[in-house]
Amino acid sequence: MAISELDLPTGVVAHSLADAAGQARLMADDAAKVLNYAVRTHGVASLVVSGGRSPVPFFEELSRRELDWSRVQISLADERWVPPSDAASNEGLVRRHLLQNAAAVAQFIGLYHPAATLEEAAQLADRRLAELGQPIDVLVLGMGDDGHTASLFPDSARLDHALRADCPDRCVAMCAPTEPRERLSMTYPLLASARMQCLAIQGMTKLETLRQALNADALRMPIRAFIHSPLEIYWCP
Ligand SMILES: O=C(O)[C@H](O)[C@@H](O)[C@H](O)[C@H](O)COP(=O)(O)O
Repeated sequence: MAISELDLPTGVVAHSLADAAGQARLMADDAAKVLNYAVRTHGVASLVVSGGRSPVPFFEELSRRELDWSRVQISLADERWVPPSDAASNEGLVRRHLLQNAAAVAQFIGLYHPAATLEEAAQLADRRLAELGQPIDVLVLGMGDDGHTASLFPDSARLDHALRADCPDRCVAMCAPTEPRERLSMTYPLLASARMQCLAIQGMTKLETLRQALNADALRMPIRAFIHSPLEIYWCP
């Protein structure tokens, strides 16, 4: 199956790349263009990225693009509720691979906050996100094989709240089915307001997950909530 065979909604654009390096290069080019335009027209730009394993080549490529990074705010679509020094931390991943080279001077707005409870940490993150330029200029989502995106997992408690178009929260506490279970996730209104919305996926398994998501309910496959214009999907084998 090829991504071009999927019956995607109008306004959803699919890019098929030869490999992860090609996917990273094209995404970095496209994201840098939008960030540069935002800086030149609004004086600031906001970039929200996802964690996991596959974004690293993209982070490395984007970190080398020349633009006024001192005007760019970078945040996370979701975070594991672990300190940045923890190997599972998305903040640690971004600090190692994206906040380097030209992008080293970008402003980072993390979701992780030490707190007595996950709920309290989510409230602190929600408050901190008031500083993030909105609408987000560039959003990059990933997707799990189960159709989760950010830390919006199928059938999870409060998923319906987080996916509400009028959800009053920017960030909520979520529980993942795999360790680290305690998560913080941006909610649908904040994520879906982005001017440029990207989904980066790799491999045939995720292509099949995407195909299934087209006919699924968002509560069963949360990525479905984001498959609408103006989504740009970047896929490689
Ligand atoms: O914190 C996380 O793990 C991510 O935000 C998560 O939503 C990720 O994007 C998907 O799980 C895909 O991860 P991979 O790209 O590593 O497959």
